Amino acid sequence: LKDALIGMDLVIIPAGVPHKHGLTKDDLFNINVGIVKTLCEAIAKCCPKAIVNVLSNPVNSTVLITAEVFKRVGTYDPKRLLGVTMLDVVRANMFVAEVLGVDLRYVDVPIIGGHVGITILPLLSQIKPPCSFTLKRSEYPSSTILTS
Ligand SMILES: NC(=O)C1=CN([C@@H]2O[C@H](COP(=O)(O)OP(=O)(O)OC[C@H]3O[C@@H](n4cnc5c(N)ncnc54)[C@H](O)[C@@H]3O)[C@@H](O)[C@H]2O)C=CC1
Ligand SMILES: O=C([O-])CC(=O)C(=O)O
Repeated sequence: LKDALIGMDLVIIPAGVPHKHGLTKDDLFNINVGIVKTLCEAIAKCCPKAIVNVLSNPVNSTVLITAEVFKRVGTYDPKRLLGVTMLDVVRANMFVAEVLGVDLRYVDVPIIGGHVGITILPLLSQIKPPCSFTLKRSEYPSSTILTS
């Protein structure tokens, strides 16, 4: 690990277990947080100035934990830490484009919250282009965004 990190300007962390392994949300969280924490402790020692890009899920939590690891050792720089959160947005854009029957490229669905089940909050009222759903029509994008 040390050899892989020394001298690096950018570290991308995709290590971890994905959702599909029949694990509970807690399992996913505990395993991935442990992996990311170990990697970040090594980054803090070997390449403390590197930009760190975290993919491991749930990314909204793993990025915060990474920040805490760096704060503890005094290398935290918010400008050098980021996570990839576009996945839920890309999926939501696709589902909504399907329901509206419009070109995916012109749809933007803001998502806030987390990355697991009901913690994912698609802001259907803020969609671009502006649109309105009946309750029934909103069921498909909402439930599909949460479970996909
Ligand atoms: N933020 C995003 O947009 C995305 C995030 N992910 C997340 O990325 C993670 C990996 O997903 P996949 O690539 O589909 O899984 P995968 O099982 O195909 O790959 C995981 C990799 O992590 C490695 N790994 C496991 N434990 C490790 C450790 N302790 N130290 C170093 N490497 C280790 C494995 O050897 C494997 O190469 C998951 O948490 C998944 O949810 C996946 C896709 C998109
Ligand atoms: O876990 C994975 O394979 C990637 C991911 O985050 C998702 O599909 O929601």
